[in-house]
Amino acid sequence: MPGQKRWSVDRLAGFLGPLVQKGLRSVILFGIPEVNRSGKDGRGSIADDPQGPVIQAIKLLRKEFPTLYVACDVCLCEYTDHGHCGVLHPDGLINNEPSVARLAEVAVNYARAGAHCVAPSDMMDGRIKAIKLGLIEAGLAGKTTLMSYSAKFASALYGPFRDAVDSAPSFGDRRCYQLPPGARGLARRAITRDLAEGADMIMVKPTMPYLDILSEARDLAGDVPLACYQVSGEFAMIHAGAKAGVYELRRMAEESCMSARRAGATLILSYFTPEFLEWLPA
Ligand SMILES: NCc1[nH]cc(CCC(=O)O)c1CC(=O)O
Ligand SMILES: [Zn+2]
Ligand SMILES: [Zn+2]
Repeated sequence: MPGQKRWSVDRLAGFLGPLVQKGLRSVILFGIPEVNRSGKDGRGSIADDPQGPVIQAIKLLRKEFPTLYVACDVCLCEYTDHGHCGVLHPDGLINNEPSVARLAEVAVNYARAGAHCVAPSDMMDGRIKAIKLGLIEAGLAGKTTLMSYSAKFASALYGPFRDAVDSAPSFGDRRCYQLPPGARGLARRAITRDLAEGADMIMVKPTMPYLDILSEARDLAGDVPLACYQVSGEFAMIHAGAKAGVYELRRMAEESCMSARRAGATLILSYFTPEFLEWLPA
């Protein structure tokens, strides 16, 4: 991940300050707990630790940068000892009910700490409804955006991210809960379901190999904003191609994001954001 770093909470403002000066308006947080696997457990208890990196970072950013929109990825895989995105049955299969309950708890705690947006990336069935109800009960549904990673595919392109956050599953893989790359119908159903469950924004992930899905999502979503995530492997690939002399980095980065806009994305999550703040006229 060329140029990418993990930031501790005490250095976050120093990193983001210059970017906010250049026009950065929103961020999404991913937590990496400061413990080895022994601090992790079966239900990801440390995901919403009040002293943990996510809750601490939300509070700091809200205070330091009053105009910055703060979104949080919501998942358990960075915090569970088994590295899966939900709570498991003894035989290793996902146990949906406690998974969804736990994810909702985490999302509500991020919202309570001040997150403007909570974005579940786990892909458990029914979590959008559970989070929405949790936000309503906490009196936060009116001020917290619920952005669903709706069409998230079991892609080969997440490798650099999993290395960076140490969240690779200790056994098995994520194909039981992420969508098979060929599953157009399942993607449509997941998007329709998440909209019905109360998603305020939906997402397609990864981006470049899934522009057809993005375009279909545009139609399914109607007036709901549509995000896409240019993931770690896409970023690494674009950099590798530039390094190999295939194209100029800036042109390819711009072309990749332009194509996502053309396909219908309202919003793009990209590791190129600091570069774009340099490249694009204010
Ligand atoms: N559920 C965790 C999560 N949230 C975002 C990414 C991928 C991000 C990237 O590759 O940039 C992943 C990894 C995964 O599903 O294995
Ligand atoms: Zn996960
Ligand atoms: Zn399964």
